[in-house]
Amino acid sequence: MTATLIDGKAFAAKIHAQVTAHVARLKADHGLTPGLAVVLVGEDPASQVYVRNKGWQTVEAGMNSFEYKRPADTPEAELLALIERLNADPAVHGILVQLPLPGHIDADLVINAIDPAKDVDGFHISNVGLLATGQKAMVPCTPLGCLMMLRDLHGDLSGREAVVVGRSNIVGKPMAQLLLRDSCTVTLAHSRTRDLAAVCRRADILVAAVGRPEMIPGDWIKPGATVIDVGINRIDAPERGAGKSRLVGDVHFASAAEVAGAITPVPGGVGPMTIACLLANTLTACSRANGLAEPEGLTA
Ligand SMILES: NC(=O)C1=CN([C@@H]2O[C@H](COP(=O)(O)OP(=O)(O)OC[C@H]3O[C@@H](n4cnc5c(N)ncnc54)[C@H](OP(=O)(O)O)[C@@H]3O)[C@@H](O)[C@H]2O)C=CC1
Ligand SMILES: Nc1nc(=O)c2c([nH]1)NC[C@@H]1CN(c3ccc(C(=O)N[C@@H](CCC(=O)O)C(=O)O)cc3)C=[N+]21
Repeated sequence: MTATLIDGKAFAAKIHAQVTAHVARLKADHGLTPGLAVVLVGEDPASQVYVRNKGWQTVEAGMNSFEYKRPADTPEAELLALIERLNADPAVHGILVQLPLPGHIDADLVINAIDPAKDVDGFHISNVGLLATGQKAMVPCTPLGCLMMLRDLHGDLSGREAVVVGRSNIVGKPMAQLLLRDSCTVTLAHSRTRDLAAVCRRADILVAAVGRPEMIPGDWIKPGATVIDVGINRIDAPERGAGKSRLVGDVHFASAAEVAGAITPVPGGVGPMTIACLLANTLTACSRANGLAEPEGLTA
């Protein structure tokens, strides 16, 4: 391997420490405790893991964590009523509704019912619009974490060729917006992109957010490029024993690490940064809600 490993886990631990220190100051100086409400509808096992991780890390940072687990057949109206209650609750500064939601629930309706000031995921149309027009917004956690790692590695990103593979509302599109705001030349690729290999080979910065295990091989990568692998894919790992599985990204790590200049691993890359940014966004929301200075270096 020749690429530098971008240690998302260590970076996330640094952010976690900054958030923890700021939360302690909020408590001491203003008697405030930031609160994050996480809403999980259904039994999706992967989501349950994220919710658990978020929960204990929130508490460890000194914040309040409120969890709302509802059965998969919860009516949409009941979920909307819960959101209304959380919007009105002054102890709740951040609201995250775990996606995907069961099919009978209109996810857009639910997300847009969240008070934009409490929308720590940055998925509300109002935050999406603010980001797209270069105004102060709540920035989605996963792209924010990716941007922080890129800025830390490179400093100024202006003029770089950035290719984002995947155009979802939660990762690809906001990632492209952030890179554009930092003056990269941005290409947003997707399943209809022609000759994806050639498009990827142009990238100084390649962000993969597709959801297809190890889809991007080393020979799609420009020598020396920075590769950010957002994908979280669980695949069978019979070599670890019967019925075992392991996590891989959207990039074929071994071959990519021979070509890239720097690369994030899976696990231990973007995932931990996502949770760290969620805590940072909750702290930012609490500070803004109380007219206090925002934490420095933790917003985009
Ligand atoms: N680390 C983290 O914190 C997070 C990780 N993830 C992971 O990131 C991955 C992507 O998630 P998400 O954005 O929600 O996924 P979506 O399924 O919403 O979007 C996937 C995107 O990939 C594109 N795509 C699919 N197949 C191909 C292909 N063969 N070639 C090119 N593009 C393709 C789709 O294109 P089209 O639009 O044309 O269909 C779509 O835009 C998943 O593995 C997910 O688990 C997600 C969120 C956070
Ligand atoms: N409203 C909403 N917001 C989200 O941000 C959101 C969501 N819904 N639905 C699902 C995706 C996925 N996601 C991850 C968060 C952390 C890890 C993470 O911590 N990963 C670790 C450990 C993974 C493990 O070992 O299981 C790692 O990559 O090292 C992964 C994935 C957030 N998402």
